Amino acid sequence: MNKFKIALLQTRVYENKNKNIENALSFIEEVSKKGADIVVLPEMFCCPYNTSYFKDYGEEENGLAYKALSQAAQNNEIYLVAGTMPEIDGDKVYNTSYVFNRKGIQIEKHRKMHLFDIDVEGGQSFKESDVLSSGSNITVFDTEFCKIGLLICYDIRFPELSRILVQNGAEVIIVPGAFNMTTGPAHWETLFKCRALDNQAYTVGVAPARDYDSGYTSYGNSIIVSPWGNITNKMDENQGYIIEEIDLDIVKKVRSELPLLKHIRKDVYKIELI
Ligand SMILES: O=C(O)CCC(=O)C(=O)O
Repeated sequence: MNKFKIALLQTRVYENKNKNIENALSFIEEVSKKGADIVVLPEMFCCPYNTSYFKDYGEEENGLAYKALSQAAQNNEIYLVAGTMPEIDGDKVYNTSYVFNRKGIQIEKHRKMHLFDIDVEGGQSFKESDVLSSGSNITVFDTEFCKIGLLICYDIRFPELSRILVQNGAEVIIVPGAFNMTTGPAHWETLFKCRALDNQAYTVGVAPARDYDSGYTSYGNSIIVSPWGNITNKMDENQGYIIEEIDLDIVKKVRSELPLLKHIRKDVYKIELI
């Protein structure tokens, strides 16, 4: 199967965790009825993006949100990249994305590797490391269509990581993210285009809807970029979804016509895992 449908759910984040879960479940049902094979939620879709909330909204693996999402994947027979949520593990909190298969079984989990500690003069400041710990696993999962790499938001800024995903077979890179009103307009689209072009892979970014009343305003603009670097679809700032076809023949065509992955001078340089 060379084609499949991916749904990007740009959900609004409310203060109420259960309301966020219910909202996600109803969108999942709707896009599944429309034929989506893989459904993606945004970063921190069930928790306001604020370090002071992460512990309270967090849960251990197999908690309340986890179970509801696993059940939704099973009921709707879809793959679910369950956005991210704060994961409690002992005294640590991670920003974690779970992946469920069509039977609702967890097939992967990615803990955000690069923590978003920034301070832009006159713009956005944030310090995830005040509360979060960073993950250390590089995440590629298998589907009946292709291998898919998984990053979380700030992870996309580190080109070596995307390249490793592709070296491990990924043809699509999925990124639940929540850029803000400083870095979103400046870098969001360009980063998804860059990583798509660098790696001749589809890149898919899924963000929460914009909410000016929240402490951290998400840029929205969920996006899909083809391996040729075209934006194949993009949202505005509002809550909603798009369903887009991913055509793996395009990955093969671009990689064969412009074979840059083959042209890497492995005899001169390489990316090494520590
Ligand atoms: O890289 C950026 O500009 C935004 C990153 C971010 O918001 C995050 O990692 O949560």
